[in-house]
Amino acid sequence: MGKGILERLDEGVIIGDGGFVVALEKRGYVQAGPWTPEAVIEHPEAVLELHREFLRAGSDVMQCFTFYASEDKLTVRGNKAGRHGSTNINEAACLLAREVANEGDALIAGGMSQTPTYAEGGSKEAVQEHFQKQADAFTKCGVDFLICEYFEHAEEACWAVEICKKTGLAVAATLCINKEGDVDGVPTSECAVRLANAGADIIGINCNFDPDTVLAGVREMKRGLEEAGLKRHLITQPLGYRTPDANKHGFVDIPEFPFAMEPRTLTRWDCHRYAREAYDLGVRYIGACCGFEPYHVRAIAEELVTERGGKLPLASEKHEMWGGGLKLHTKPWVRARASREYWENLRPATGRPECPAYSKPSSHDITD
Ligand SMILES: N[C@@H](CCSCCCCC(=O)O)C(=O)O
Ligand SMILES: [Zn+2]
Repeated sequence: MGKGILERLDEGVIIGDGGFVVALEKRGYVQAGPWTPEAVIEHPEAVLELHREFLRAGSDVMQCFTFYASEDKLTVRGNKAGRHGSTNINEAACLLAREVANEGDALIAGGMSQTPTYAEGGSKEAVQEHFQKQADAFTKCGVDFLICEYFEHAEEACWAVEICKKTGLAVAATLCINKEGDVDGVPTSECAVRLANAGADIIGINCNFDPDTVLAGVREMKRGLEEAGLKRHLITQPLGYRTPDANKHGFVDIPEFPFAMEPRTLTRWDCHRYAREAYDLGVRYIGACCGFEPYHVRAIAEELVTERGGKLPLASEKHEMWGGGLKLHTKPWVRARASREYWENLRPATGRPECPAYSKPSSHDITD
């Protein structure tokens, strides 16, 4: 039996994988809007390929593609994904993740997220019934640990953590909030304490915000945990887009979401900085979410190569550190760019002189 997630985190740094729904939507296997993971049944080869690309890029965890795979989410507003059944989707996702994890030394995590039942004011019992159904599938499939991710209400996340804790597996919990707090006004530092008290072993933030914003939020979580005398591992899985203009709902409120986010895409060099700042903050589960592609995750692995025992990921075979491969280019001025100094200090233009640097995010309050 290999080392579990908590043992690996005690010993060093874990690199997460990236955002599946956005990456597979771009490839034509996920519908933007519902963002449900029926591709695990309808296009398993596409899911396997993306898992493989993240494994090659250095991911130590294959998140089972079970995001938004609660029965209510799969059927809400006439979503046809429900015809496959929540259990079938969750179990199929676990098998695909395990197949690829076994091609390396990766762990697999069963994931669950916020539900329409909670958004519509459902009872704790009704909401936890959905979480239980997913947890049962993960237990049956023998996942290595569980991730409760993308919650904007700390209360619902705690309900998910409570269900997951009963499996006996390690539980990670990430809210999609910034340093201001959750959507009910619970301070971010307090959210972390509540998640810890609900049983979460690994606590942090995923999605909705860029690395700088996520790190500022996790800094608040770290402060809250320390003041409460609670020792927990920290996790960050930010967006692969820059969102300094986002307000409390993050990229969902930005007018460019979801089909014109490209100008905000992080460079691989932004990811070097993110990885280093996360590591220096004490984060040991350094992952990624929507907008992160495998080459971004490779940059995290390359930045932390020393901390990870000097081993580069397979995908670095064709990518010398800091663009060293450009030394083979035909043009001398391109060869001159084969350096850390050049890429670390470049301020890339967007090529869109008519476009603003910031948008005017909408500010709604309800999710239904
Ligand atoms: N682990 C998941 C995280 C997805 S976060 C998705 C945000 C969707 C926002 C929305 O509902 O519009 C993944 O890899 O896709
Ligand atoms: Zn995301």
